[in-house]
Amino acid sequence: MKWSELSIHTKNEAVEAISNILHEAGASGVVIEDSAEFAKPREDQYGEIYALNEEDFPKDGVIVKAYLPESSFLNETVEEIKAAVTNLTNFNIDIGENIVSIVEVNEEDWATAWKQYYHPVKISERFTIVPTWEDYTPVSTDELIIELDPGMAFGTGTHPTTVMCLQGLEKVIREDDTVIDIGTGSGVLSIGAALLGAKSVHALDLDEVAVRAAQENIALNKVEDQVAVFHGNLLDTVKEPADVVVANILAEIIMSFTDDAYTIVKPGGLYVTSGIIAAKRDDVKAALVASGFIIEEVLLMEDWVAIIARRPQ
Ligand SMILES: C[S@@+](CC[C@H](N)C(=O)[O-])C[C@H]1O[C@@H](n2cnc3c(N)ncnc32)[C@H](O)[C@@H]1O
Repeated sequence: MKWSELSIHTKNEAVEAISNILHEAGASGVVIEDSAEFAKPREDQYGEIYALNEEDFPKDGVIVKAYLPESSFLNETVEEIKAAVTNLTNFNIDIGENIVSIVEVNEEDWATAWKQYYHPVKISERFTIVPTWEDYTPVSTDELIIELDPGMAFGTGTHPTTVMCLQGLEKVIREDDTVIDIGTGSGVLSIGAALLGAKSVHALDLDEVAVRAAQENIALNKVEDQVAVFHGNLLDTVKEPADVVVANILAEIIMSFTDDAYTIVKPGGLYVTSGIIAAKRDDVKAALVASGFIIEEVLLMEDWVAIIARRPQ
């Protein structure tokens, strides 16, 4: 199927109103490319982290893109959209120069083009992350495969903090351990823990979309007998302490609940934590120690840190 990509170069103030106009005109998806996004410092942002390409962003203002199927009355629809956008000035919305352009794109090009960048990637001694659409044959019998659909939530599982948590789990999990995964996202760490032999994993996330994505990925990896996913804030859904607790969230969040984290790690058990920007390493270490943990190991990858801490017996 052919689609038309309609781009409107405008001002920030007009983005919401223009997006509404495009949705009402039948657009299937709206993409916002904001010049401010490229200029923004990214070191403290966490969640989905990826390289940005300068060419994808306007030098100034915002480009709002919409996709319209070729079968629609394209010319009429575009004229209606232009009129509605111009009309926004009557509501004192600054639409800037309001340049509109249209190009034809193949569905394949915009719906799946990103998939070409994701391939199986070996991220630790034993783990390989494999996108669901790729065929992959394990190289050794020891290799553990995590199948993920990066389209569903939180990227490819290859962010440095995720990689370090998986490496940490690989070091600390023993057969039949119980595990808690705080901020499970796509479920990648819970799947990893289950593949390493954990008896049961309590995965949780504040975000309902993440909970659904984690459930889908957990089923895809056939570990639903070991992993249960809960919707909740930090430890609200946790009733029992575990042998291993993993939390890949921001440093500030980790520091906000080190006392509670201590209570849900069994004596002698381990806390693997990341999402910590290198500059905050000492603050997080100090907070963990103040709550009673002993720091066993600090891992560093790019600008990120993971800490493995033990609750004494
Ligand atoms: C960046 S992701 C990490 C995902 C995955 N564990 C990984 O290692 O790739 C952090 C996750 O923590 C979740 N999160 C943030 N604050 C939370 C909170 N207060 N309680 C539970 N989950 C939270 C976010 O929704 C997000 O899914």
